[in-house]
Amino acid sequence: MAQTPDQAMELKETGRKILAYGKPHWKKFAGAFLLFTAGAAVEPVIPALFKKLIDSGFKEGLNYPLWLVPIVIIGLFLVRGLFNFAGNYAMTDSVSSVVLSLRRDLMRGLLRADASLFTLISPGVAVTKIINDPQFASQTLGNVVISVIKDSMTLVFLLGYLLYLNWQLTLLSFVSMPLLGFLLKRVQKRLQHVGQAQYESQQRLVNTVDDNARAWRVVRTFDAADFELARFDKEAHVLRRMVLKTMATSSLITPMTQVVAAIGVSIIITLAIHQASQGSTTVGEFVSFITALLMTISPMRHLTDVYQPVTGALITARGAFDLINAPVEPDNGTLEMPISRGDIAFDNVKVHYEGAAAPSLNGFKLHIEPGQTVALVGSSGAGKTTVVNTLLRFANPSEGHILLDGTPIEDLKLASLRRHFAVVSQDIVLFDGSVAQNVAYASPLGIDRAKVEQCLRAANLWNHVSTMAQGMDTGIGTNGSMMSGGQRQRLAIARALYRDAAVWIFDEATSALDSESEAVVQRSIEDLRHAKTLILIAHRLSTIKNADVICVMSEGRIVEQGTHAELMALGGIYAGMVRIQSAD
Ligand SMILES: Nc1ncnc2c1ncn2[C@@H]1O[C@H](COP(=O)(O)OP(=O)(O)OP(=O)(O)O)[C@@H](O)[C@H]1O
Repeated sequence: MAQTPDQAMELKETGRKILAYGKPHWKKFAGAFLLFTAGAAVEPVIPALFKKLIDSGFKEGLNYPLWLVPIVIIGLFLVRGLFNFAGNYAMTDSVSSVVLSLRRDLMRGLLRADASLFTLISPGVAVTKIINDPQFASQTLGNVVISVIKDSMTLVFLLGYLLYLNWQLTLLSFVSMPLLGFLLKRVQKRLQHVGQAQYESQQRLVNTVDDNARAWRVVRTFDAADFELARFDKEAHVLRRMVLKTMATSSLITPMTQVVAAIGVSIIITLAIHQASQGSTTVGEFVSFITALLMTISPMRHLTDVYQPVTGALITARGAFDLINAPVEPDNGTLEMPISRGDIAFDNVKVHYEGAAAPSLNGFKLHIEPGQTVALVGSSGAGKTTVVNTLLRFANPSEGHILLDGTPIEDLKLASLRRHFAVVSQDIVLFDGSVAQNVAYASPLGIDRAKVEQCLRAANLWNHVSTMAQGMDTGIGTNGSMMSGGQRQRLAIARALYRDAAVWIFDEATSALDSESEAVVQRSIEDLRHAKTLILIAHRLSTIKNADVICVMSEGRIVEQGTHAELMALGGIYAGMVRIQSAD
C-alpha cells in the first residue's frame, strides 16, 4: 500500500491542527521549554568541569579544596534533575489540557454527526477515537516534544562548547549529515504507510471486540466462541505483523544513525589525537573535547528516533479528526417553535436512502390533525419507521415537504422540532444509570420523582421498580441489561410519557409485553388520546383498532386509509390482515 501525496499532505495538515490545539496553552509549553533549556544548559558544564579539574588537578596542583569536587558534581546533576522534573510537569499539564479539548471536540463531533456516520463506525471505534486516540497521540507528541527540546538544546550547547574548543574539528562533524538526511527521508516514507496499515488493522480488531461484547449471547447460543476467536486471531496477527513492520523500519534508524555518526566521529577523533600528539592541545582540552563529542551521540540518536512515534501519533490523530470533520447533521432551519399543536402534514414525500434499491417513501401523503390517533400498518419494509425518521429529520426527503403546524420542518431549528416528539422506537436503548435517571432522561428541570413514579405506573413498571433494592434509584446496568425485554420496553415507554411532548410516537412499543402489561399500557395510551397527537405503528392489529385513522402502507405509500370499521367494510388489505391475525 503506497503512501499517496494526499495522505502525506494530510499528515502535515493533522500536525497543524494539533498545533492549533496546543496554541491556547503556549505559555505552559514555553515554560516547559525554558525549564528543559535550563536543564540542557547544565550538560556542557559537565565536560567543562572535567577540563578544569583535570588540567588544574594534574598540571598545576590543587588550588581548591578537594571536598568541593563531589559537591559540585552532585550539585550539577541535582540542578539538571530539578529542571527536568519541573519541565516534565509543565509539559504533562499542557498535554493533558490538549487531550481534554480534543476529547470534548470529538464528543461534540459525535453528538452532531449526520445519521450516516453511524452506518460507518461501530460504537467500539467511536470509543477508541474519543477516549484512547487523543491520549495516545497527544502523549506521544508531548513526549517527542520533550525529547526534541531536551536533546536539541543539549546538542546546541554541546556543539557551542565544541566550536569554542576547536571549531575546525567541530565543523568537520557535519560532513556526514546529508547522507543521514537522505536515509532518514526514505525510512520516514515507509513508516507512514506501514503506520497507516497498522492503524486500519487496529480499527478492524476493535470492531471484532465490539461485536463480541454486544452480541455475546448470540455468539454463545451459536456456540461460536471458536469461530469468533479465529476471526479475532486472524486480525490480531495482521496487527502484530504491522507492529513488527513498523518497529523493524524504525529500528533501522538507530544503526543507520550510529554508523553515519561513527564515520564523522572516527575522522574527528583521529584528527584530535593527531593534534594532541603534536602538542597543540592540553590533555584536559583533549579529554573534554572527546567527552563532549561523545555526549552528542545520545541526543542525536534520540532526535532521529522521533520519526516513528511522530508518524504513529499523527496517523492516529488523523483518524480521530475524521470524527471532528464528519459531516454534521444539517441544521439550517432558523425558526423556533416553543409550542406545537401537533398538526402534521406529509405532502408527497419521497425518501430514498443512499445505497437502497428503491425509495423507502414514495409519494407519501397524510394529514394528522392535533389530538388525532393515527396508526400505520403494513408489511415489514413498507416504510413505517421511515415516516418517523423523516418526521424527526433523521432522514431527509428528496421530494415533497413535511409541515408541523403549517411550518415546513426544515425551516425549524432541529432542537426546536424534535422537542415536540416523544418516541418509543423498536430498538430500545437505555442508559447506564438508575431507573429514575432513565425515565427523566436529560430533563432540563432535573428529576421530578412524583412524575417519574406516575409514568412508571402508567407503563405498568412501578410494581417491579418498587421491589428493586433502591427503588427508582436502582442502577439498571449497561443498556438496561439487568432488566427483561418487556421491562426495558416499559421503561422506554415511561421515558416517553415523562417527556411533555405534543406528539407521541409508539413504534412497535408493546411488541415485547405480556397481555396484562399490554392492557395497562394500552389504557395509558388511551388516556393520552385527544390530549396529544399519537402515531402508533404496530403489527399486532388488535392494539390499534381504536385509532381515529388507520393507514395501510405498501412500498412507501398509503394504499388504504380509514377507521377500523371502514377498512373492514372495504374488505381490502387491512381486512385480510385482520382475518389472518384472528385466525392465529
Ligand atoms: N439507513 C438505511 N439505509 C438504507 N435503507 C434503509 C435504511 N433504513 C431503512 N431502509 C430501507 O427502507 C425500507 C423501509 O424501512 P422501514 O424501516 O421504514 O420499514 P418498516 O415498515 O418500518 O418495517 P418493519 O415493520 O420491519 O419495521 C426497507 O426496505 C429498508 O431496507
